[in-house]
Amino acid sequence: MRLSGFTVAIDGPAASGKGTISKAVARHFGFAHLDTGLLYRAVGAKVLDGQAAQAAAEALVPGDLEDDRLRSPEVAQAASRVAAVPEVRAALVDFQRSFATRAGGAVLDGRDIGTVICPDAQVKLFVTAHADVRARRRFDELLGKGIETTFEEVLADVQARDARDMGRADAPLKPAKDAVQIDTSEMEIAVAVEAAVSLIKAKMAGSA
Ligand SMILES: Nc1ncnc2c1ncn2[C@@H]1O[C@H](COP(=O)(O)OP(=O)(O)O)[C@@H](O)[C@H]1O
Ligand SMILES: Nc1ccn([C@@H]2O[C@H](COP(=O)(O)OP(=O)(O)O)[C@@H](O)[C@H]2O)c(=O)n1
Repeated sequence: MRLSGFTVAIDGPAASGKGTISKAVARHFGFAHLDTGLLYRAVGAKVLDGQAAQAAAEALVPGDLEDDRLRSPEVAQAASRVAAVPEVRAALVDFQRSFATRAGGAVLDGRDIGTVICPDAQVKLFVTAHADVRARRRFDELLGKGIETTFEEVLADVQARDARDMGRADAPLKPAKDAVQIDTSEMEIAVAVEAAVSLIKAKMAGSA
């Protein structure tokens, strides 16, 4: 089985479940996992602190991804704004591509992994769910973290980011032509993870 350079690309809109599936897949196969949304969130947080977006992206260091604040709705909005800036995206490409090719296999989740960052990934998934289902899940998650918000605010955040992410000129959110789509609207986490694991096993067997 050829694991060196085996890359799994998982894309999808906000709170679709791509991070949950990615973490489970990484655990199952012993792959390294990169949540690429954190890169854009870290740049967004720096812009909220007054820095220029491109300079912040170019100076990003791994420690910047540790900040608890990155999961807040304000930072999510800032992330999707900086994510539309081509110079910001360009500054983050090399790090993501070198992560993707590390020995032992890698799973990356984001918006443009299968289309732009890793067009040759062995496995591509596009995870979706209805916007109101995604907003409900994210709302529950934020409540659990003690972040004060309303369902309506979370739904508006998710819809605004989806529109911005799909509408931008550079690396818009869309399924790669060869991506397998999973709609998790009415799917339990364990079932979604099993679908991803089965697909990856089939691809591994095919490329052994
Ligand atoms: N299939 C599912 N059913 C129910 N809840 C889910 C499912 N997938 C993910 N979740 C929950 O929804 C929230 C968002 O999932 P997450 O994986 O973080 O999404 P994303 O990475 O796409 O933003 C989390 O609280 C997660 O536990
Ligand atoms: N590969 C990626 C990952 C995230 N992003 C941007 O970063 C924002 C935050 O991404 P995220 O994956 O952390 O967001 P959630 O899906 O977890 O809500 C998104 O709304 C996108 O604008 C991107 O443009 N490209």
